[in-house]
Amino acid sequence: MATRRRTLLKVIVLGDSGVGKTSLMNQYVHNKFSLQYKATIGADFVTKELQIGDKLVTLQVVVVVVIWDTAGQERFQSLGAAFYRGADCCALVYDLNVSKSFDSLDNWHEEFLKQANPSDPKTFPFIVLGNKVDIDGGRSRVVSEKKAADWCASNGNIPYFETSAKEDYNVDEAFLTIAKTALANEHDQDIYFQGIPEAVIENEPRGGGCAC
Ligand SMILES: Nc1nc2c(ncn2[C@@H]2O[C@H](COP(=O)(O)OP(=O)(O)OP(=O)(O)O)[C@@H](O)[C@H]2O)c(=O)[nH]1
Ligand SMILES: [Mg+2]
Repeated sequence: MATRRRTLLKVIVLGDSGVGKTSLMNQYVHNKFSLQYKATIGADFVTKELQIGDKLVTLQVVVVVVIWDTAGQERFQSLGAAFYRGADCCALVYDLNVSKSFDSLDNWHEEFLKQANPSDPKTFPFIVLGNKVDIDGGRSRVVSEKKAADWCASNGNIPYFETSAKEDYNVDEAFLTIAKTALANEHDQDIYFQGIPEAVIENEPRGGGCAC
């Protein structure tokens, strides 16, 4: 059986509960959207193959669950720092109709860096997605594009996209930027991808989810 050498890129998707992380992932990979809300338990992950220039890459998108503590504060479930390490890019998602989800970006940003502990936190690539831009044709948005862009600019010029998982708006564009950013940052995956060193993957992509 022929094997093809591919580059494996790991992307962690974070953000408050209900902002649309799983929906964005499903829209991108499966071209599917459901209005039914089913909270992620543990983590969702999928992989998608794409060609970037002369490189065939496998983008592994991992959506990490959050849990609510008694004070209604979101925090990481303790999946263990090893789970985040080796990430090549982190996508922070908020719902641009929910102010609190935008305010949480600081926490997610900080928590990711704490958990993933990248070799250079100042240059680690993030991307921000303001999701659900479709709702009420944008009339119910509470976070302006400028406010979001300012946050991104003051946190190291993070690329920013406004998306709709529902209407498949800007989803491909956002994930392509994620993949390109991850590819540019691809570094120590041999060390951190336990069991999948340098991504020698047979045949077609795998996908799936886990409740780990
Ligand atoms: N109108 C609209 N609804 C969306 C969009 N994206 C997600 N939703 C809805 O928002 C709800 C939550 O979406 P999820 O993708 O499950 O959110 P999540 O961030 O994965 O949530 P957790 O797993 O709890 O962290 C679901 O009812 C989705 O149908 C969008 O772009 N537009
Ligand atoms: Mg989810």
